[in-house]
Amino acid sequence: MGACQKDFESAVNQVKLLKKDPGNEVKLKLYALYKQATEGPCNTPKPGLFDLINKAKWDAWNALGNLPKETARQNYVDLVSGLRSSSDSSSQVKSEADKKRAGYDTLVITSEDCITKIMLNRPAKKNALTTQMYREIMLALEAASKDDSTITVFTGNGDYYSSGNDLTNFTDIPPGGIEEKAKNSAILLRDFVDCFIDFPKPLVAVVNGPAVGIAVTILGLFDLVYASDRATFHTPFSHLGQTPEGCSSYTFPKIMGPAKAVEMLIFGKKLTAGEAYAQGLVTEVFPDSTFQKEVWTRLKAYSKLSQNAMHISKQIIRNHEKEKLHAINAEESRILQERWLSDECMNAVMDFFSRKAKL
Ligand SMILES: CCCCC/C=C/C(=O)SCCNC(=O)CCNC(=O)[C@H](O)C(C)(C)COP(=O)(O)OP(=O)(O)OC[C@H]1O[C@@H](n2cnc3c(N)ncnc32)[C@H](O)[C@@H]1OP(=O)(O)O
Repeated sequence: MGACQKDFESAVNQVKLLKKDPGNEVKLKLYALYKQATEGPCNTPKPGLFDLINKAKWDAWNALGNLPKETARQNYVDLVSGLRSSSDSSSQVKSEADKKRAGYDTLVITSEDCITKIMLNRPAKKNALTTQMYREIMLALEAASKDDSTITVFTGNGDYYSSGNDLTNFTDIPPGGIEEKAKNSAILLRDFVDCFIDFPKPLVAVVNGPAVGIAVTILGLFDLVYASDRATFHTPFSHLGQTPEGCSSYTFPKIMGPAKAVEMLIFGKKLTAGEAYAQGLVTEVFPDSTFQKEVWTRLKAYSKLSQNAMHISKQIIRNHEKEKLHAINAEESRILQERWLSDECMNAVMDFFSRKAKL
């Protein structure tokens, strides 16, 4: 039997009470079904190419074609019911996670054996970094700098380490328009990278899989980079109409020499883990089959070394460059703010989403 109007209205109200954001894809489905159920087939004009959000909504609604209102209503009710049960079970999982570290939606943070582990936790999106995630990472670094761990480790959940900046960050345009968006993003980027420059304890990247964009550049500010032989390192900035960040315009030429840095940062050459090791970006590469075991055994041994000696040594090694790194970070962020407003950059982001739409 089809869903009655009462069931439908109740489902509409339940959506507002969901504990967990169901994600953009589901929200688009809900939007489309709601419009179909209440107004029938889409017959409004298609929004312009640059009006990304309204265009995505229109596409989702239009894709429902002539689906009858009653079926749309029923599908909406079924979708909400599925969301409610998964949200109930995920809150049980969450209470487990709460035992670890509460307050983070996009990261899993654990402290064990004097090691604080910050795990990027959006595996379905290849751990792409949303605005919320940048902010949570900054909070996590602040907390880790003060906790009683000796070493802080970054890693990714799933098959990727991280696919870099989440390109949907560019589609959420505030009332002040794209200029305001670019300005806010540049401030966020600068603050984010500053946290890595200033981080006082040994910082280790456990690169479990491919890394892209800012997830690669920032590695130049880490103290150890351990990589699985499945990992790759890719900075496709010119493909995206963008320019280097994370202080890589300085750290990469210093680490690997200008010629190799140019291949990566200007021409977007993707490195294997072995190549990244040969060029000094990676400390050591491990076979994927034994990666976790070998790396964590090593880190546990390191974490027992004298805490103060390690922290003071890091200061001696890093402090004399801090001022320079902050200035470079400010300059890279300023240049990117301009780049984000360029047609080249906007077209590249739209290309990414239109490629997706064809899949
Ligand atoms: C505010 C500070 C800004 C700092 C500036 C930072 C700059 C950068 O980091 S530049 C680099 C940006 N990253 C990219 O350009 C990568 C884009 N993604 C890809 O090219 C591919 O997704 C891939 C190569 C990383 C993986 O390809 P594949 O194995 O084919 O998997 P899918 O493409 O199907 O990905 C699964 C799922 O995840 C979504 N996704 C992955 N990466 C991103 C991303 N960076 N931004 C947004 N979404 C991403 C992808 O769209 C898929 O989503 P669904 O289709 O909804 O499943």
